[in-house]
Amino acid sequence: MDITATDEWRALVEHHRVVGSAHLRELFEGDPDRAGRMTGRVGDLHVDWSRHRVTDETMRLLVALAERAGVADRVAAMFRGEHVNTTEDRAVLHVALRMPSGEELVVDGQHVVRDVHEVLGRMRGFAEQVRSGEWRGHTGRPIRAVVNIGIGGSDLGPAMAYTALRGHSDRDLTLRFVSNIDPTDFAEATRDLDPAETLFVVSSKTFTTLETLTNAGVARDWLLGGLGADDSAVAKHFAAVSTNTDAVREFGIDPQNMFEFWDWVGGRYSLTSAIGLSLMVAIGPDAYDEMLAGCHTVDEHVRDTPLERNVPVLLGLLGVWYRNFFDAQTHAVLPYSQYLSRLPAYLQQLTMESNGKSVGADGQPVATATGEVYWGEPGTNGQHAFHQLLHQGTSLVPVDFIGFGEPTHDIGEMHDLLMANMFAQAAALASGRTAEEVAADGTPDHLVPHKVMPGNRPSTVVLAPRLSPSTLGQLVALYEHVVLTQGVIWQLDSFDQWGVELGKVMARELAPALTSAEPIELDQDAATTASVAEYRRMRGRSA
Ligand SMILES: O=P(O)(O)OC[C@H]1O[C@H](O)[C@H](O)[C@@H](O)[C@@H]1O
Repeated sequence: MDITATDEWRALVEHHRVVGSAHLRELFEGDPDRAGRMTGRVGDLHVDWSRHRVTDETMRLLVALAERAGVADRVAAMFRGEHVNTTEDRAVLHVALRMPSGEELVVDGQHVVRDVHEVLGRMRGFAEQVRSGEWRGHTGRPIRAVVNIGIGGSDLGPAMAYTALRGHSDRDLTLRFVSNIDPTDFAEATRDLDPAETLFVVSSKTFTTLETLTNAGVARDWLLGGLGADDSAVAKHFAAVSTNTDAVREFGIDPQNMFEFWDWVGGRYSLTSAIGLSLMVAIGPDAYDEMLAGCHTVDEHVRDTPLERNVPVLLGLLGVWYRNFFDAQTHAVLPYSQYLSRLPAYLQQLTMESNGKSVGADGQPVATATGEVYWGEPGTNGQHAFHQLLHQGTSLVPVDFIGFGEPTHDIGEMHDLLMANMFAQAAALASGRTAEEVAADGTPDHLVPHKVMPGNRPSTVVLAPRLSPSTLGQLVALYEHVVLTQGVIWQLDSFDQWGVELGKVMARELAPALTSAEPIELDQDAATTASVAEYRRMRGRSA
């Protein structure tokens, strides 16, 4: 189906002509009740979309588009375990990772929920052993540091969640993350660690990823070298999280220390699979369970709520509204929480690897723009850096503000000041400041145009009572389902990522040309050949 040829799409094009030119000031003046009405609740999250350039009619038309595109059917198909990842012919069941143990879901002959809870039980036992000091390293000392080695979805989720939930973590345990093949990452993460007290968790869905396997090999050498031990020490200092048992065994990690997940969990959707193992060690199994329950709350909401009240669906549709009808290229996520500093990076993979595509699930070129560029930083820091462009730049950037009622650390009035800034930013973006208002302050004429704030810049405000494992899980699931909604509208397979493959293959091909001590003949394009030659000169290798 060409979505742009549907009546629903055409109605939105028409509607955009009218609403697209209205200012948010007018929309609020003409309809002051919108502030209370254009809100929704999902779990503990209070979501306010009143500062969007929409009317009730816009939302009705967007929901009609979602109906036409089949969002509800796709959500249901995903929950049933149908192979909605069509190019890889796989089910997409991250929602099953959060289902309570009593639930029954059999997909492709596998008792999915039963298997999930079997692994969760093993993870719990492992995490408790490490946290209590019962788990001993090769020399008999307890583990004091856990290093997660993984990249992409095998890094960003647990790293983001650990940063977010540090306030809930065991402060006597150090948790570090190594992802990059840049050797500085490993060197910095381990420089002050004692091998006798260090445990590595090698996390990789495929267990073939160059960066992760290289870092894992370096970690093994670091460990054995530091302990002066042979391979027998590996079992007490390495665990693995993967779908690939054979490769884990081949690496030398005891399959007893392997925690499994399945091909129906996409890498960027894998935080709540065994990929969360290092996080569970840090925050403990009970807090981890709370995070899963938080996700499940939102999963149930997306599955059971009619589209017109379905919060993740509505937020996904608002993204479509700006991407396709206002030609917005980017989407800023601005958590007013230092603990959420890694959330934008996490969401970059979730959203951009899922929906950054120009071919539809049917193999045909897409009919619309797709994939918003997600970016962001915590507030208030961003205010003193890039908010200038948000307020006065020529690009329209829809913003998600995320804030909390209660602080994790209550110090004087700091949290109130933080939140005052968040509300002020949302208000300033929406209303702006007219030339008359600026001039009325006594601003000299020549400065008036510089101080005018156009306003009419849309934002969503998400408020949660506090940053807890549960509300973090709710935020994660909220965005997962935003991505799903948009992928259905754009007719994409949001669960594959073929676009990352070519660069990997080329890097493998190029590597020998960089490392070879002998002169080399490069069969590459002129620019690559020149870059490699320059690099080899810097490394003192002959051209
Ligand atoms: O978990 P792994 O198999 O090691 O994969 C790690 C990452 O690498 C790939 O390049 C994919 O683009 C990501 O989706 C994935 O999360």
